[in-house]
Amino acid sequence: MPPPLGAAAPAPAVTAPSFVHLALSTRLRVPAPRAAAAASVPAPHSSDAHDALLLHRAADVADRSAGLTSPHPNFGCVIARPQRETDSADSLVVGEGFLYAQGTPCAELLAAQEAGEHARGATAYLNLEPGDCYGDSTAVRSLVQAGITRVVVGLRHPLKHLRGKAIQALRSEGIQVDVVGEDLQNILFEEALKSCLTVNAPMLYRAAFHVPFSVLKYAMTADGKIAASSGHASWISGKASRGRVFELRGRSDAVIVGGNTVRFDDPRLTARHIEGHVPVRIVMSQSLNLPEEANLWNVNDAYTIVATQRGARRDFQKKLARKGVEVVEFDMLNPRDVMSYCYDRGYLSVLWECGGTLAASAISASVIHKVIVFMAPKIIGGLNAPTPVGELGMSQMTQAINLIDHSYEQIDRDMLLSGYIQPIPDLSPVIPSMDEIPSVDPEISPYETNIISFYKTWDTFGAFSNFSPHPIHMPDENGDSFMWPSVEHYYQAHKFVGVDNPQARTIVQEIKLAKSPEEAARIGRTRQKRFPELVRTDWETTKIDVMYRAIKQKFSTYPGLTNMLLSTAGSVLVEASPHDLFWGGGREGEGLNYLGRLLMQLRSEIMGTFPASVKVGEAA
Ligand SMILES: Nc1c(N[C@@H]2O[C@H](COP(=O)(O)O)[C@@H](O)[C@H]2O)[nH]c(=O)[nH]c1=O
Repeated sequence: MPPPLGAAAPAPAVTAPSFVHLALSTRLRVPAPRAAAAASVPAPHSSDAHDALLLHRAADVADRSAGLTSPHPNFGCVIARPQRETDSADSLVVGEGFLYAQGTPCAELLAAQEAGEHARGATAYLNLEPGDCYGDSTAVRSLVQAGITRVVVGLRHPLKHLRGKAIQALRSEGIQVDVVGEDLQNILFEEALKSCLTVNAPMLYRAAFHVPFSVLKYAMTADGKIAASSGHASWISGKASRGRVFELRGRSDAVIVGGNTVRFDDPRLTARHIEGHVPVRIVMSQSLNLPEEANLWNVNDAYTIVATQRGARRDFQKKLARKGVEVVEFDMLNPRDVMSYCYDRGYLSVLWECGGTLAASAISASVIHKVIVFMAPKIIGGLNAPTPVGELGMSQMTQAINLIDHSYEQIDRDMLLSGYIQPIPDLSPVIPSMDEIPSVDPEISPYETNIISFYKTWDTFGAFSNFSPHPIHMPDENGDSFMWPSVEHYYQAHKFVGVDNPQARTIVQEIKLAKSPEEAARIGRTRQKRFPELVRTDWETTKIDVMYRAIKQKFSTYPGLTNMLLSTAGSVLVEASPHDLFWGGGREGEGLNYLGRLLMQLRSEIMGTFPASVKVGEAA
């Protein structure tokens, strides 16, 4: 159960960056605006009950995209007619929608389209404040044009640069906006609020603690073992439980295991579903004492990263790199630094499927937020059989970590226990922005930087990402034109455009129809890997021009983006791309950052300070 409305979440054990502590300490000082004493809370009345039920439904609708595409803020919108006393809330729903993925139509637009004329005078229920940004306002505009007269919002947007903007825009259009905990305060909304928090827990944790939302998952026998003493472990949990694990992986940006798991299980760690999001697989191994051959080294299944100690087995590192495995060295390999690295790469949620030693280390480093246990009705025994969590240094049972908001669910013969080690941070009170901090705590001086890095499309400058939802109208090779859903669609397809081969043309069509930039990227990358002969022979020399053509069209189509680009004048733009160091800058700056360069060239051209003729790279 998240902390009671308005109460400050207990200061997280995680050593979050100071300004987050500040936020929490600020919250501790600020009288809890929402923890109104029960006595003064108005008695619930039927419309509250309807509102709460429909808001809960919006959170459920938001969850429908999970696993289909890369984890992103989950938005759900339910439009319902004002109910009469007699009607049931559900019977009045006239439209629903959820955000499938970054770069696809927003939930509010989809719900308004489904509701049509019935939306006039109706109420829209949103689990999360609309995420309109980069200068366009599709979500707000859709609700206004549909004739919505009231909006109920579960959570204000947790990201500082978005919080409150859409609510203000709706209210300025004369729409009544009721926010849970502010305008709607009664016990009925507690459950609905919890579902709004849960469906976006990853983003809330990431925004609050600057590490991805981490879930520790393990399967154990009734006598608490995760394998026989021989290390043999398949299978402890049943087929249905393992199906839930594949779903969990589909919701995660990355799955992490330790060296032991690789040596003993040789896992694949894939989500096993045909469509949908494929998480990156991360192996943490100090010694790099890993097998030459392993399922994880087959990067056609999924991307693999090996995190190791600086200098470990350099010859083996090279062998892995030749297989396409990315090796990242850390000065001191530990869960917190690896999570901070994953944060920098834009990861929202991470699933730890590691053994007991690494699990204990991650819990001690306070990077685990939630625990999911599959317990099977089996006894395996074994004095040395491995257990789920190694040494935590606790000698008294009273020191045990009590899971918060724990729940049980039976899955065939197994029992699923899940619970939080740290409550979901309810970020409604404002996290001080960088410019507010000095007035709140003069000790903290916002870092001076002129590097603007971007990765996920909902970050402040996320609109610079090729995944941002900005369709571009481009002429194609035979003079016709086509509306590409995103720059990424256009770029990936052009690996195969112009190749005189029916299979290449099919791939171009597949990418044109991909439902999200992430899917377009996955199709483009996997086809390029599997059928290199279908890629145009001059791709390596023309890809920069292809990209430049696309981003020029994008920025000239959307003036809000050009203004945003010009606002960065003087700053270096870096794309913190996790997958390739050609377009991205990489964590240590080892990447070529061509996307950042092209954006800076475009900015200069627009500002008239850069002759359009000079090619990227020559001027650098
Ligand atoms: N044995 C066991 C689990 N083992 C975990 O799953 C990994 C194997 O993943 P994959 O190769 O993709 O099937 C293995 O390395 C370990 O992390 N998980 C479970 O849910 N239930 C089980 O009974």
